Amino acid sequence: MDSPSVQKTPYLTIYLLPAIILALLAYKAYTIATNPLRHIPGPWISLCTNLRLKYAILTGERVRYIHSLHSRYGPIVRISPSELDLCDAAAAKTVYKMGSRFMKTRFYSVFTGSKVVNVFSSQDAQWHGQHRRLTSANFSEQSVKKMEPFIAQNVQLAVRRMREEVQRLGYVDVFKWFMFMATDVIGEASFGESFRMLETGKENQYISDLETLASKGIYRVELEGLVNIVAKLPFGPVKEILRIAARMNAYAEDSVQRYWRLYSADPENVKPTLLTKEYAAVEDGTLEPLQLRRDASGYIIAGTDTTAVTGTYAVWELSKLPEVQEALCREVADLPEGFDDEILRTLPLLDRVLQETLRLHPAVEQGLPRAVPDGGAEFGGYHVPAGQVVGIQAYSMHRDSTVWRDPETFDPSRWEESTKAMQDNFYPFGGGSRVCLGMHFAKVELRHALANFYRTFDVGMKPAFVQGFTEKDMEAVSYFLSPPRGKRCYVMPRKSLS
Ligand code: HEM
Repeated sequence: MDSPSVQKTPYLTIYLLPAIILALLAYKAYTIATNPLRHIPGPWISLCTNLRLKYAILTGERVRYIHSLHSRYGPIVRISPSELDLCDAAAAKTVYKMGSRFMKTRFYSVFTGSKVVNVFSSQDAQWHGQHRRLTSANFSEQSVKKMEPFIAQNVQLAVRRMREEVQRLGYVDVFKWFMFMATDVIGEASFGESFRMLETGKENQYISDLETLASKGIYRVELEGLVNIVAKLPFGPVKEILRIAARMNAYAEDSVQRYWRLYSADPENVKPTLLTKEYAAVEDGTLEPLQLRRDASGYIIAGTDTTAVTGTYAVWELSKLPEVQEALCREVADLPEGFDDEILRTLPLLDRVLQETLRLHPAVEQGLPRAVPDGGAEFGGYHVPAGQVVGIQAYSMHRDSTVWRDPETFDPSRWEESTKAMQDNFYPFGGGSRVCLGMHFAKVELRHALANFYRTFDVGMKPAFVQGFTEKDMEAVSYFLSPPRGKRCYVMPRKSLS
């Protein structure tokens, strides 16, 4: 005769397990049938699960996947059971306008991986408003003007190093040198001292640590549960990340202390930085020193790859358009010695090249996620309840063929007549109260970079398909930021240099 415990197992497998599975299926069917986004166009899978979207995100294909959904379903598309992507100027205005009630989501704090919020990650409108007032004074045109001399010096050093590389190898990796340039500039602008990567030609420990941390951001967001479990283990990758974070804090602390001594000794004549006003706020006790360090690290993350990626794609696109490149070389050749940004910003072709690069290759291609506020919102006749997430990806807005003729073509001449529709569909720097703080700073740096580059390489550049480098290396991958897949960009002079 069977013992009672032996009888229990078939009972479990025959009745209980199927009952649990049925209950789970019924619950899933119920959530699908009552999902408030069920009437919105989108693939059926996006109603059942976010796994398809997650897969696209983890493989760097998020923006291209969503763009394909827009082509199929139209401007308003459901991308997961609780998230929409919108490709529509009116919707973009509603979400990203000044005073918008659509707040940043938890994505930002998980992505940055710190419990201490900064101006980029804050989800609290009041805190953000106050802190942004303090920080934005450092980014005004007047403040950036004071930093222009060291921006120009770093740019000139970068271009000299590129010329040396061309003389040595016959080609140059512009992505590498623009990365070093942007990092040195932002180091000096944040800590009062360059990271000296242009001088040494190598990444320093702080930057390689920062890149390791930043590259994990999207995994923290998409695999949060798993990451939290692994973090509890006494060994493994998360422990290494904690060691990196401790090393970076110590570095930031040293750099801040160094600047502090100079600031305290002579506050009126100390070198201006993007944090000068914050040092004053720490001095008078209205800001925690930790907050200042977090902002400094935030600027380095926000201001390095973004600027380098934009400069790289400008050179890459021009390397395939000899006539436009020649015209730009002529435009910058006539600049007076010691030119500054006041002159650079009057150069029409330089401006159009920059605009067109920001259109076709925005450094942040993906949607900037925001939570729908209390009371919900209407988009294209659909009601979207509070708490759902919406985003508008620059990649798709910048390729809308009803606004941009021949949108996949790099064509600076389209900016000769900039229409209202073009302005309304242009979001390379986000918008409203969360618009990029460093927009003006980045443009000054990029104008100097391109002017110096084409004054030095005045014979023009062409792609250099060497060392296995191909067009594929230049396809963007999107992990919030969108650098070229190969993390390299080789170009070479069209003729020998004079
Ligand atoms: C071409 C270069 C750049 C591009 C394309 C770019 C793009 C962006 C975008 C799209 C956002 C909005 C993010 C969001 O709403 O989720 C943003 C925000 C921000 N950017 Fe930039 N950025 C660039 C350069 C810089 C530089 C050089 C700095 C600092 C020196 C900087 C600092 C910031 C900060 C602090 C924010 C957060 C602002 C806030 O939430 O109030 N950026 N940037």
